[in-house]
Amino acid sequence: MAVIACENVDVWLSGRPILRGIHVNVEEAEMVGLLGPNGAGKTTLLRTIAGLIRPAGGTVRVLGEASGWRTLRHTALLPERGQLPGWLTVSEWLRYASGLYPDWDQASAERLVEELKLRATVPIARLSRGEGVRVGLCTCLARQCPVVLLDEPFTGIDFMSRETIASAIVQACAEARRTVVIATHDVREFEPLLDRVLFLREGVIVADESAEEIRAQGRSVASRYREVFSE
Ligand SMILES: Nc1ncnc2c1ncn2[C@@H]1O[C@H](COP(=O)(O)OP(=O)(O)OP(=O)(O)O)[C@@H](O)[C@H]1O
Repeated sequence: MAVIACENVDVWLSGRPILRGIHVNVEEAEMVGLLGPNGAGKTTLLRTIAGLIRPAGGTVRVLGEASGWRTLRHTALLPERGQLPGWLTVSEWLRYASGLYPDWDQASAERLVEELKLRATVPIARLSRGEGVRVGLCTCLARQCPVVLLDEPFTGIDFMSRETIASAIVQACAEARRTVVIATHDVREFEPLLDRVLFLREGVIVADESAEEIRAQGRSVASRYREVFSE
């Protein structure tokens, strides 16, 4: 059984079609990149998989269950624009989150605080944008849920820290055989991590390819991206 199964999914927002005929299965432990230009529908697809948007047509299943509030227990979503309570310090927030999520793993949370170099005593409102993204990432990865959806995890992250963050994602997900979908514009940085790439244009998946096969042809995901979107 696919961990994520989208069948012929259509999504309309404000009377406009945003996703059309999305058909995709993601298997256990796959790390999938969701790539496409601004406005292609990446965030909308992640939110639909997470059960936050109800499709106008087709079905989305997570571990066999129709996505919705019930499947939230299986899914950690790093939103593109997170809204964490700015008046709490990072450690206060993480303590609060530990009570919020039954699948919270305190040992992982503590390891991630170190790895992601979080400043535990600083109020969230005083963090930089990149630091805020790291707190969101820590919150997602400290949960032991089988599905992780990351929307632009490198937003505001400086060049040197990207490697640290990518390795935290791999460490938290690979061993536990979690299924990960990452919407990103940072194709080059994620390229070595990805098993598969979905190219999304104007709400349609225009190519669904194995990253290994792309590499076996002597090409990179970044060069394939240029090919697909210049066609
Ligand atoms: N709530 C909404 N109501 C109406 N239209 C929306 C809404 N949210 C998103 N859209 C539209 O849906 C389209 C896809 O947006 P989405 O944010 O999913 O794209 P994206 O690929 O994630 O873009 P980016 O790379 O810029 O983050 C855009 O045209 C956007 O304007």
